[in-house]
Amino acid sequence: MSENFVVHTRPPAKLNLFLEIPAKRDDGYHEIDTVMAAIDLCDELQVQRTDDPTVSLQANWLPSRNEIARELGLPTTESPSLADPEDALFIPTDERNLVVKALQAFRQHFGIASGFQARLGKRIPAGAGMGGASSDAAHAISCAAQLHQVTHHHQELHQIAASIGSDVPFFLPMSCENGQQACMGWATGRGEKVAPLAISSDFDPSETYLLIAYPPIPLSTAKVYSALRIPKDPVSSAKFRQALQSNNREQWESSMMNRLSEVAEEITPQVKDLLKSLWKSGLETCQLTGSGSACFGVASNFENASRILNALQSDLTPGVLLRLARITPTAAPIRTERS
Ligand SMILES: C[C@@](CO)(OP(=O)(O)O)[C@H](O)COP(=O)(O)OP(=O)(O)OC[C@H]1O[C@@H](n2ccc(N)nc2=O)[C@H](O)[C@@H]1O
Ligand SMILES: Nc1ncnc2c1ncn2[C@@H]1O[C@H](COP(=O)(O)OP(=O)(O)O)[C@@H](O)[C@H]1O
Repeated sequence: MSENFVVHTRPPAKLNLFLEIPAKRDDGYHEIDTVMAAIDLCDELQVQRTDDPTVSLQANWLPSRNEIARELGLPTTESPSLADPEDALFIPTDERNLVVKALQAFRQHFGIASGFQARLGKRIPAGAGMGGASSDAAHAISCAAQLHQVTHHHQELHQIAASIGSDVPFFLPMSCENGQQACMGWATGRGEKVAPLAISSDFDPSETYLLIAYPPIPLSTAKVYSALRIPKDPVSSAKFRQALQSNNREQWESSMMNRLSEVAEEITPQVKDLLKSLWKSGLETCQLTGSGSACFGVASNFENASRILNALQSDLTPGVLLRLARITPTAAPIRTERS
């Protein structure tokens, strides 16, 4: 595809509905057993080819940095610069950004001389355990594959994704047996071995409402893992997956867990307080996602979810970002336009 095309996509966030850490590996990573669901809280990503053999990125918060800062109770600024590491809403635009890393890895892998120009609109909080950077990276790889017509090189694209981060492959396209795009995946290994989760045909993922709460305390994944004590008797995700597959809502909700929660709550007591507020609000099941600091709860239906959202908004905002979300496919469609 020529330089005249620009591709657009909307990388979704993820929530870990189940997360167990059965072992620490010799390479410094941990073996994980997790079920993740993609949700319709999405970033916006645009990628195009350039003759200039470099990768450049522009990034901003949506609807704006100051609007997010106001919700989070952070100072607003007259001339926001997201490239300032001192800014609480800092987004790197150099090779620390996984979009840049992924596009560079793609060029290197396929021996491509031309470059890429990318624009990123962020809605997914960073350092939240919601996989925003990983999803952006996976979608950047899919956009590059579309522009260079190598979307059928599944294994190679997976390999590039896994080299960027353990959570990245989850956000590449993956089909269930019925041919539909998967919304949930079972990830093992260090997280890079992903299988689409076949769920009961009675289970309508879009009817599950999830309320997300993010306190502005980014938590480092490495720091949380390093403070973890490996459980003596790890819990398998089998019962949880089985409950999803048979659409036994009571059972899957009661089998949800996150092994990293205790450590994250020790590192940041605000997470513990936030989880208490979520449980008190009437949500059915509440827990941390990934290594935090975002937490979420499951609501029984849209009316309950909206009522609880309103009540939490008046109790916790400003100070906590609250969003209502539904489950969506792990890989967003890619739209191509002439530039
Ligand atoms: C905890 C989880 C759960 O989904 O999500 P997040 O909280 O990051 O969203 C993941 O395991 C995070 O995956 P990801 O964020 O891609 O981590 P990576 O970049 O691969 O690794 C960052 C660091 O985390 C630690 N790490 C990561 C994955 C893993 N299975 N074991 C680890 O010990 C390592 O110290 C590693 O250097
Ligand atoms: N595309 C990106 N969007 C946001 N943050 C990014 C991105 N690429 C790299 N980062 C950096 O990675 C850190 C973790 O981001 P993220 O993946 O969103 O969190 P988590 O691993 O908790 O899900 C951020 O604090 C930020 O400095």
